[in-house]
Amino acid sequence: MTSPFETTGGSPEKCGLVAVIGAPNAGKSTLVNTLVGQKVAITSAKAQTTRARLMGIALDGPVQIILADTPGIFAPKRRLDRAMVAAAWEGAQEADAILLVVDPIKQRRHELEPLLETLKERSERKLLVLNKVDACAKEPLLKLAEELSAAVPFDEVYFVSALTGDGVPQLKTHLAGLMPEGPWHYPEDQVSDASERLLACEVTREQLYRQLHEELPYDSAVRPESYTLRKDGSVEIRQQIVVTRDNQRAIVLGKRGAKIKAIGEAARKELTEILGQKVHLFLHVKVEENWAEARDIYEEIGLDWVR
Ligand SMILES: Nc1nc2c(ncn2[C@@H]2O[C@H](COP(=O)(O)OP(=O)(O)OP(=O)(O)O)[C@@H](O)[C@H]2O)c(=O)[nH]1
Repeated sequence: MTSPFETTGGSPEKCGLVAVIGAPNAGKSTLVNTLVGQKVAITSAKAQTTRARLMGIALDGPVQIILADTPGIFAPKRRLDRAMVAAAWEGAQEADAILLVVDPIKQRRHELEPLLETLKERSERKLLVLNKVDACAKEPLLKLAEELSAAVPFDEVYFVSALTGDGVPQLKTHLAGLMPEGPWHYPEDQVSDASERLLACEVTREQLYRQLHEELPYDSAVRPESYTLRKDGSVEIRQQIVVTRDNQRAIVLGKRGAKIKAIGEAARKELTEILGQKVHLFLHVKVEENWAEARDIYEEIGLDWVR
């Protein structure tokens, strides 16, 4: 892989993997986006929205930091949930550092406890990131940092706001310093290893959440159908929105198709911006009763099949 730093004779290239873990809604996706400096994983006010394991790649001079932006970890009940947890820990298997992201305002100890327990056993460098400092008073923050540090021997503690970017450059510099010497794994212009197809589905799914709020069933999904470049340089994207019941299909379509039109329009606009090219987006709603049990969908969204 070539990069500008191979030929300059300056600092040697470095490259490493950072696993980002934390309870749902802690702000992991937002932090990855801020570290990378571009939108690579969806954020939403709704918990447990990150299904596929998207990776962000942050660059800091000659250093490439590969971020495994893992799905929220929570007590898994269903097969789909267990697959998400397995994917999350897989991301932390051979990391050069593990970031535990904590929301100090809504931190729920029962969600944190299992993570703290597992972290104690891990040999990697562990960084505690207390996020959302823009919305939290200093005293309780410091108290929480003390408490968590007593539970796990963290190598560093960072206070950041992934949203405003406060403290993130310092965290990034520190992470860069932890990365081992070695060639870059990705070309410079590739900020995410998630295929554009998958990223495009994430964008649509985010709009579904935004526009349908509580009406949208948790077990709906967006599947890629096709992704083709047209001769004029624009891209044609076809996707399927899978729901489990007929009445859910009606909700997604809206009156005379008004809802799906609005969802498609907003997703198309965002995709145009992210991809930097003209986008034609076609959405179809499909009812598939037992989709969550269907193995092929797991594979499509990048999860291993877990029994
Ligand atoms: N005030 C404030 N809100 C934040 C900050 N970082 C993230 N949020 C908000 O917290 C919510 C959850 O953020 P996400 O980045 O989606 O959280 P996540 O940990 O990736 O969530 P899952 O995908 O469920 O695991 C969103 O509404 C974010 O806008 C922050 O620094 N300050």
